[in-house]
Amino acid sequence: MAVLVTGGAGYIGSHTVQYLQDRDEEIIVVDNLQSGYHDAVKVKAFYSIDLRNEQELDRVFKEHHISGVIHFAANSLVGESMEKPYEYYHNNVFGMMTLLKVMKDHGTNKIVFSSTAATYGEPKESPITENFPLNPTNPYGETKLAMEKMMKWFDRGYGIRYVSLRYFNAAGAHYSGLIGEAHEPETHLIPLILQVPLGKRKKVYIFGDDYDTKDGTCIRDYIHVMDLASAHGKAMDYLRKGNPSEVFNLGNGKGYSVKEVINTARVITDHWIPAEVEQRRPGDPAVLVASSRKAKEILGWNPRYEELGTIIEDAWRWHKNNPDGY
Ligand SMILES: NC(=O)c1ccc[n+]([C@@H]2O[C@H](COP(=O)([O-])OP(=O)(O)OC[C@H]3O[C@@H](n4cnc5c(N)ncnc54)[C@H](O)[C@@H]3O)[C@@H](O)[C@H]2O)c1
Ligand SMILES: O=c1ccn([C@@H]2O[C@H](COP(=O)(O)OP(=O)(O)O[C@H]3O[C@H](CO)[C@H](O)[C@H](O)[C@H]3O)[C@@H](O)[C@H]2O)c(=O)[nH]1
Repeated sequence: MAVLVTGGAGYIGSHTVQYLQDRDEEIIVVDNLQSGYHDAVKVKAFYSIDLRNEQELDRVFKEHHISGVIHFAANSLVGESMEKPYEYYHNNVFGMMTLLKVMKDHGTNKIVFSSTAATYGEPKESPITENFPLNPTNPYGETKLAMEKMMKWFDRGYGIRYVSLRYFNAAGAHYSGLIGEAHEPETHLIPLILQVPLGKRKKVYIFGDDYDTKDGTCIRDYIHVMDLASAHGKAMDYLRKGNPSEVFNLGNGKGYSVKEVINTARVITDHWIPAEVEQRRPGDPAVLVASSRKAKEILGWNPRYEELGTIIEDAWRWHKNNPDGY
């Protein structure tokens, strides 16, 4: 009984594959390598196919007995989605539709899904709980919300149960320093900051310092990628026990401003990292901080790497060892 991981060669996917293999799960990876790396995973069953190709996906399900799916494959950049909404709808929404159709055809009835804080849009209060209004401010968040709704109706119609994990900002790397974040081009704050001490860029840009926050810069909730990985394991266990579909936030409940992240990175890398204020990035909400109480209570999730310093230290180990990525 195998678990299919779509997008398993990507950043969060590869860490989750490692985590699941460490607990002896049989893993199948489907990844079209548009932003992932074959070298990031060591699995026998690796299919470099596009999820939207129904015939090829169907073949994967014919060749393996797949009991559940963890679905990471998507386009996932807030800024890019503002410029390329078609690509986001096509990959994310049509990709999910194809996946659920093939799951239905093969009687696979469990899916753990990578949703996002971006489904909430610009919440009025903090921390965010799962019952907050869902009002995405960018196409990325809209497509993820559409995917959540699609799962709801496929559950109703075909009995495919789901756990939707709305994660906040994934960061950090596996403590081994052997796998980590490698996006090309990189747009995420922490790896961009670390490119300065690596000698790959001269400075970082702060996207707006006129937000209504303590120092004027955006506040985000950074969660260690290995804590995300363990949550996927817990979510799959939850579905295996026959529990009903659910939605959970995953964050560490602490918000850090862009300036605080830069300052922490300066300490960890022992490097002065020049920073320059630029204009706001379209689609960015001011503050996104999670309440993950529900995941802790219902899934029994127990995050272990909550300090921003630990998260940046682990990211730094990976980037220092692998300055050019995979
Ligand atoms: N990184 C974050 O902070 C964050 C936060 C919230 C949610 N998420 C979600 O988590 C998931 C993983 O994010 P990530 O940062 O690891 O991204 P990533 O780009 O590193 O990984 C996505 C993987 O999916 C693959 N992929 C994309 N489209 C595909 C398709 N049509 N067919 C097959 N493979 C395809 C890519 O090649 C890549 O390996 C995404 O769904 C993203 O929306 C990420
Ligand atoms: O060079 C940069 C890059 C980012 N930022 C700021 O740093 C914060 C974090 O930005 P990231 O691009 O690292 O991450 P996002 O918050 O835009 O989005 C990430 O987290 C979201 C959930 O909160 C999503 O799900 C999404 O997939 C994932 O990329 C934002 O306020 C952004 O404006 C800068 O100031 N300068």
